[in-house]
Amino acid sequence: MLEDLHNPFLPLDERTPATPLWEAKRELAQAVRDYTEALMTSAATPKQMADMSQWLREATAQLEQSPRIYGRNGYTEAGEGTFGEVFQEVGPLCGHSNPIAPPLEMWAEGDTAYARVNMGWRYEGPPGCVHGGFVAALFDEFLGMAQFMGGHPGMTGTLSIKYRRPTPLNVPLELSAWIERSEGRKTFVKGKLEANGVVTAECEGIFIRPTQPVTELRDAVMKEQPEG
Ligand SMILES: CCCCCCCCCCCC(=O)SCCNC(=O)CCNC(=O)[C@H](O)C(C)(C)COP(=O)(O)OP(=O)(O)OC[C@H]1O[C@@H](n2cnc3c(N)ncnc32)[C@H](O)[C@@H]1OP(=O)(O)O
Repeated sequence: MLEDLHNPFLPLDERTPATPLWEAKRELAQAVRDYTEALMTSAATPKQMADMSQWLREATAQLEQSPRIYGRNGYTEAGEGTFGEVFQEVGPLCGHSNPIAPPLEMWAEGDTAYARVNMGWRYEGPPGCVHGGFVAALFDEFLGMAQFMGGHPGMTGTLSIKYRRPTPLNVPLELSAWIERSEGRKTFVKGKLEANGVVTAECEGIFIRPTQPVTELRDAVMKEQPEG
């Protein structure tokens, strides 16, 4: 089952890009991350900002004129990797090639999954601290991976978070998670988030294995939408 997801718990130095497209995109995504982080703290003059906006719009126009591929299924159909290989690139929290991903790095030792991440200024909620919604998002992605160790992965059904302490920005954050139990199509996972050795949040997740293949989820969802 982990193989289906290109094993998100491979040692970090073995998670190489599946194709040259991802190798290049990782580089570009990191440049965009660095750019947005610099933007959050920049006090450049209005003229400098206006010039950069113009330059950025031109760069965007270049990308928009390139051949396009949409969504996870689109990338696999275009031969840019398996479902799992694509996931490790586009995931909104762990995707190396997705600039909105911090990114979250995950691995496993024995029955426990681990992750580390550093959340910069663009994730600020309370002053100097990580926005609670992003704490929840980290747990969703990470517990969503940890459940794969149980062999019956599914969609997030319920995610319950206890925010125990504010989670600081710009420090290494450490996450761990383990499977509590499985019942039928449900996998119960628990996890915690620590900063400087202090638990700042705990999470319990219930993941439910859907009855249809995950690659067909989009079609199934679109059929459920009202027309118009
Ligand atoms: C391979 C995938 C890889 C997935 C790829 C991995 C990536 C994961 C990382 C990101 C995770 C996400 O963001 S996932 C995105 C956020 N989540 C979603 O969009 C899910 C939206 N919800 C759904 O699609 C659906 O409600 C499901 C699939 C969760 C459940 O629907 P269902 O399959 O029809 O469920 P149903 O037959 O009614 O119930 C089955 C059993 O689960 C229980 N149950 C039902 N809903 C819930 C619930 N929300 N919370 C708790 N328990 C629930 C029922 O009581 C029942 O227990 P019993 O009577 O049997 O005891």
